[in-house]
Amino acid sequence: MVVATTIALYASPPSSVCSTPHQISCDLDLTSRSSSTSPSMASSPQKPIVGGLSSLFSGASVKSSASSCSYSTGVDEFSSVRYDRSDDLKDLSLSSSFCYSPAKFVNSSYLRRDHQSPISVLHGPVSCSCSPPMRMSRDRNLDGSFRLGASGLFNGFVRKAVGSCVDYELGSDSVLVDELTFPMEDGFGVDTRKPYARDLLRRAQLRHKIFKDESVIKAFYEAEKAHRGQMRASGDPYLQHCVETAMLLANIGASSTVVVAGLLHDTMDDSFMSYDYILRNFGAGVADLVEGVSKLSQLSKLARENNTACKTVEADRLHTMFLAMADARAVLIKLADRLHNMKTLYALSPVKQQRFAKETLEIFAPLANRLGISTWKVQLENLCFKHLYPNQHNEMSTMLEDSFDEAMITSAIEKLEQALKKEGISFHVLCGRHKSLYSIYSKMLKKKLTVDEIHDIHGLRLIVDNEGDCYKALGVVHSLWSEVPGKLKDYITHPKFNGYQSLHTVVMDNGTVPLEVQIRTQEMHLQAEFGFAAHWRYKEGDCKYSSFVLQMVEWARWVVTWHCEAMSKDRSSISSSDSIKPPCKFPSHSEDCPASYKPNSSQDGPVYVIVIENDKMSVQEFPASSTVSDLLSRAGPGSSRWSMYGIPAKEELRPRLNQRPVSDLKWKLKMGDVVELTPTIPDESLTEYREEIQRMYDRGLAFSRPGTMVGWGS
Ligand SMILES: Nc1nc2c(ncn2[C@@H]2O[C@H](COP(=O)(O)OP(=O)(O)OP(=O)(O)O)[C@@H](O)[C@H]2O)c(=O)[nH]1
Ligand SMILES: Nc1ncnc2c1ncn2[C@@H]1O[C@H](COP(=O)(O)OP(=O)(O)OP(=O)(O)O)[C@@H](O)[C@H]1O
Repeated sequence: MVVATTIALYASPPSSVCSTPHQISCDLDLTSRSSSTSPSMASSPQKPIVGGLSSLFSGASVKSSASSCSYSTGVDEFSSVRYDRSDDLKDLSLSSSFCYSPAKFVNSSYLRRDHQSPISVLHGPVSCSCSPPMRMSRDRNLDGSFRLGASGLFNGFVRKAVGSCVDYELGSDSVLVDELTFPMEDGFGVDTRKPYARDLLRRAQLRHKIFKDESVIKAFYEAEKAHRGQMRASGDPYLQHCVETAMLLANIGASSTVVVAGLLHDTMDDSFMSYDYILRNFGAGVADLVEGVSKLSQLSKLARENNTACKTVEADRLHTMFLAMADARAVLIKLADRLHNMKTLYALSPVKQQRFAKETLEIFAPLANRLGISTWKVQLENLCFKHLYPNQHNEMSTMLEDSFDEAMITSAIEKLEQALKKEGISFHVLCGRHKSLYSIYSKMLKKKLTVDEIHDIHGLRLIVDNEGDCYKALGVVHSLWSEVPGKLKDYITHPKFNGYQSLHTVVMDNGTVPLEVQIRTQEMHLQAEFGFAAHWRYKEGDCKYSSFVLQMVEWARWVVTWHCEAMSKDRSSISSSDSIKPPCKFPSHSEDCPASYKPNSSQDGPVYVIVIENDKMSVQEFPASSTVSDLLSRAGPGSSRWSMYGIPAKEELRPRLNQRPVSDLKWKLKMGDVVELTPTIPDESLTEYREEIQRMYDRGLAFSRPGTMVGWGS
């Protein structure tokens, strides 16, 4: 039997995006549970939580560790990027984005700065290690750090079928400087007088081999041309944002099509470049993606300006709509774009900072969660937390800075691995994480706990072959560390209502630091990640999702997963005895596949439409096959389209669909359509028009019935 360890490879921490490479981290999480062993689970809030923390903090926090801030910036590969590095460091140390991993250009620490490998798109410890079927080899670097075991459960099961669908090769994406061959003086027409462009490309190529792909280099040059002369609010050349966005995508292993679209993502909105131009030069795949991102950006702007997502129900519809209306990969690009914007938010006015942070917390962090990209979710949440609740953020940072102990996590992994080996218990994945700052904060508020009562700040997850091994491994865990009484939960014998199965225990490391250990089989893990007990649903709480939403999220995760390189890792090591296989061969699902939803092809799913009227935007749900006429007839007395005098005003309004007048009211509504109810009078804003109508009524009624204010009682 092969005993192996896979250490989760995480996406880079905040700072890595710009210059500092990734850090690889082991995402351990010790979940401290409520004392009850009842199956009711906590769920983290989706909405920002406001509240004082002081009362929640009690003196002693978990053991501090000198290594908690062992991240070091070192030479900044992107020194031209100006952003608050110290904040990033803080965020970094306080998030779960440390990964123990491979990395080739590293010093002797397992915390590396310059890891170039893409990270599993399936986030954190969970994702990273979710690759099943394969026997994982535990590899260490010469320096003693852990090497990416390559697989997570899902990873493996997808990899099996991914074949040549993924156009990016893992493991070879870090390249030596002298290998670089980028044609700066070729026919692409880049302005070689711009040394920053040359530097940007070189740095990107140093980090990811994908930036040496012909199509990616071509896209880089096109982006350079398109944004030449444009500057960001930070004073940086605009191109830098495009490259950072593309690098984030490369980090999670996106294919070259996605990276190319990432480089061009702003060209349609902010430059001369048209859809047709992109189509001609890069093909329909890229052009559609860029157009999809552009549409998402417009909707996001609308929602932000109208504060639409502050209502939970509308936020929910927006999440769903975003995933359903565009190719899920466009959402991925939009998320990368937003993550970089959040990292450079300091350059905007305080009002804008707040608006962006609020929208990010309401819309984009949940989207990252739904897509299973935990590393982005964590970074987005922590950045929002810092901007929206600076006092609480500082308080938490100060309190927890010394509490995150990655060294403790690695040594716990080693200890457990050795003990399992000794007992002859094979396993597929052994990984760990520490809980993010925002997740701890949310949990404290939600469950009214002090920081001392959070027992899952450090956590391990072990994935074994079968149920019997789960219990055997639990015995091993309890023989290594002392068990915290009342914290053992057997969700295998007593699954949760949603089907979630796992063994949970909390033990004390060195007698002082609580460590949560979760033990499950591969099948249980897939259920916990992708099934009804999926982590995103658990975190979103008690929402009642229609099967449409669930299938749609499944589909989006599926698409994103398949298009990310993580799955192509170590293809050669795929074992023929893989026990978990993808339901169908990518890219199509079979008829009866549970994940067979395809955006816009569903006949029975609802349609979410943006309706703008009276300067207000709402996200409304309509049954499939509804028409513009259905939308109009939904209005009735009480609707804003009726004047306060009870006179229907809607006849005066003419609907516009996606900025074009609607001539046929039987036109079917589609997911993500924007319907404006605009006045027919040209050259008048809606507000002015309404005021005019109002004045007209006021005058008319006042003349006819002097002294009487209709509609105002009496
Ligand atoms: N995917 C998934 N994970 C779950 C679910 N329920 C629990 N978990 C995981 O298990 C951890 C601990 O769950 P429990 O042992 O039930 O703990 P609790 O009593 O709800 O609360 P805490 O101890 O405060 O976390 C959570 O932090 C999750 O990581 C679920 O339904 N789905
Ligand atoms: N003990 C653990 N070991 C490894 N990974 C874990 C562990 N517990 C949770 N995770 C993973 O860590 C990521 C972040 O989870 P997070 O800490 O925000 O929430 P949670 O611990 O799962 O739930 P809650 O906050 O309700 O306790 C998720 O991908 C989750 O699956």
